[in-house]
Amino acid sequence: MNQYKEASKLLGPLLKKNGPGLKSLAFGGKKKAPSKAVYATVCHTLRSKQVLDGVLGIVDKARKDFEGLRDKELMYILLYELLLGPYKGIRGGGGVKRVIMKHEKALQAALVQLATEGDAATKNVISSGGGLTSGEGSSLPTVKPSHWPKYIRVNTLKATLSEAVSSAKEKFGEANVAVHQVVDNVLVLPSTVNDLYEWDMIVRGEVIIQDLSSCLTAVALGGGNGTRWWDVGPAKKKGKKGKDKNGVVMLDACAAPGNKTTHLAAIVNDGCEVQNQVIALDRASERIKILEKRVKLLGGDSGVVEPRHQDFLKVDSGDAGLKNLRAILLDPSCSGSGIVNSPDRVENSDSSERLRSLASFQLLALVHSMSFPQVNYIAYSTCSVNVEEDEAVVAKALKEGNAKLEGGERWQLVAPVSLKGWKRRGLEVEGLTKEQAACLCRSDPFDGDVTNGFFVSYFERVKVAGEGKREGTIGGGGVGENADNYELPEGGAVKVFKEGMFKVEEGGEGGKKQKKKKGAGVKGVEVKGAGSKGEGEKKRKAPSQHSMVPADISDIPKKKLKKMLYKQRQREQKLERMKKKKKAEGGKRV
Ligand SMILES: C[S@@+](CC[C@H](N)C(=O)[O-])C[C@H]1O[C@@H](n2cnc3c(N)ncnc32)[C@H](O)[C@@H]1O
Repeated sequence: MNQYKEASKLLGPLLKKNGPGLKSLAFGGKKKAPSKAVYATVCHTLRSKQVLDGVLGIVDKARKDFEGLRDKELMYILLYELLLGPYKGIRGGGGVKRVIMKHEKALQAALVQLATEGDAATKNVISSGGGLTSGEGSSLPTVKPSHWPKYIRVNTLKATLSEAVSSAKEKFGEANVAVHQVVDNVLVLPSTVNDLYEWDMIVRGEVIIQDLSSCLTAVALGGGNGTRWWDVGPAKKKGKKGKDKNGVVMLDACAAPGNKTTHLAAIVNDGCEVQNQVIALDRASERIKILEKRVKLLGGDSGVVEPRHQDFLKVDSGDAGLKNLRAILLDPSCSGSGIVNSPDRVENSDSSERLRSLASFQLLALVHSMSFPQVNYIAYSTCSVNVEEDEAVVAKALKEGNAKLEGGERWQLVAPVSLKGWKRRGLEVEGLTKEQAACLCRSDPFDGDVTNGFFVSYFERVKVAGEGKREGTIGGGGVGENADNYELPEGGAVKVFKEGMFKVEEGGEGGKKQKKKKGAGVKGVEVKGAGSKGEGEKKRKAPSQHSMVPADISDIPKKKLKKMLYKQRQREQKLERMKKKKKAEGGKRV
C-alpha cells in the first residue's frame, strides 16, 4: 500500500465523532505500526483540517467536485500535501490527485487569502505547515519520553534541597544526581533510575515526582518579579494599627489534583515568618478529594492550603473573605496536547469545536482572574501546545481584562525573573507584540525539549503613569514587557500597584548576568554536589546598597514611605543623569 493510501486508512476512523484515538488506532492493534512519515502525515492533516475546510469554503467549484469523491480521507491527505506539506506537492498519481490538481491555482489562492485574513490560529497552522509550534518537524517527540530524565521536585514545606540531594546521592549514586539550573528545587535523575517509589523521601512526601514543565507555573507566580513580595515580614502584634497578623492569600483557581497548589504553597512559605495561604478551588468533587489527600501528604494541611469544592467562575471578586488575596494561579482544563503520553493528544488537539469551547472557558477564567481588584499577580498556564489555548487566550484576555479596569491601572505581561534562563519563549500572534511573546514561556517535546509541552504566562497589575512619566514604576527599572530586560535593575526600585500597596524590587543577585551553564547530558542541567552554592534554603535578599527603602516596609507609615519613594526617585534620576553625562564625556575623550 502506498503512503497516502495508508495515511487515509488511518485518518478515516479519526474523522468520525467518538472514533478511536490515533495512538490506539496506530499502535494498539496487533498489526504493524505505521511508519513515522505516515503517522506524521496523519497528525498534520488532522491539525490542518480546519484550514483545509476553510480553503474548500472559499473555492466553491473544488468543493462541489470533491463532494463526488468516495475517498474523502485521501482527498484531505492530498490536499494537505499540496498546500501545507513539506513538499508542497502530491507525489505519485491517481484519480483523486487529478481532481485536486484541476483546482490547484484556486486552492493556493484561497490559502493565501486565509493566511492574510484568517484568525491567529489559522495563520499559525498555515505558517507552520500544519504543525502547532514554530520549528516543529514531527508529531512525535524528538526524544522518546522513556529516555527523558526523571524530575523530582523538592517539597520545601518538608525538606531542603541539600537534604534531598544528599539522600538522592546515597540512594541512586553520586553521579546520577543533578540539580536543574533554571527551575529551582528540581532534581534531575537519569531515565534509567527505576525504584523511585521506594525512596523514603517520596514515601514521606518530602520530594515529589513532577514533570519539569508542570513546575513552571508556581515558579513563575512565586518568583515572577524576583522580590519575594509575599514575604511580608514578622507577624504584627494583635491590634497594632489594625494590621493583619496573617500573611497573604493566593488562589489556585483550578487546583486538583494539587501539584501546582502544593508547589506554590512551598515557594511562598519559604523562609517566611508569617504563614501565607493557598486556597485551592476545584469544581470536581472527586478531584478535590485527591487534592486533599495530596495536601495531607505534602505537609500543606496545617492551614497552608485550604481546599474548597467550588466553581471559580462563581467566586465573587468582591468577596470580603478574600481581602488578603494577592495572586491567582490559573491552570484550567485544556486539551492536554502537550502531554506526549496522553493517547488523546493528537486527535483532540484537532477537534476544533472542543478547542473553541476550551479556549472560551480559559479566556473567561483569565478575564475573571483579572477582575479581582485586590489581585496584583496572575500566572496562567496550560499543558497544551495549541496557540488557541495559549497565546491567543493571553492576547484576548489582555484586551478584555484591561478594558474592564478603571483608568490608572492595567494588566501587563512580565517575563518572570525566576524563569529568565528558560530559553523557549512564546509565539508572536495577532494581538501580541514580539516583546510580549518573549515574556511567555513554552516547552516543546516535538522540538527537542525533554519534558511535556507546556505554556505559561505571568501578569502584573501596574499603574499607568501620566504623560511624560515612566509607566508602572517609581524609581524605574521594572521587569515589564521587555524581552531583553529579564534582569532587575542594579539599584532598588519600587513599584506601586495600588494606593498603599507597595513592593520593593531589590537588585543584588537578580541584577547579575546569568552564569553560563555546564551541560550534563541534559539541556540546562548541571550536576552539583550536596552543599554547593544554591542548594541551601533561599534567604531573603538584603536590600540593595543603593536603595533608600528598607526591604521590610510593613512598619513604615504610608506618608513616610511615599516621601522615601519620592526621594529615591529623585536620587535615581540624578544618578542616571550623572551616568549619562559621564558616558557622554567619555565618548568625547575617545
Ligand atoms: C489542568 S487541571 C489542573 C491541574 C492542577 N493545576 C495540577 O497541577 O495538579 C484543571 C482542573 O480544573 C478544574 N476546573 C475546571 N473548570 C473549573 C471551574 N470552573 N472552577 C474550578 N475548577 C475547575 C478541573 O476539575 C480540573 O481538575
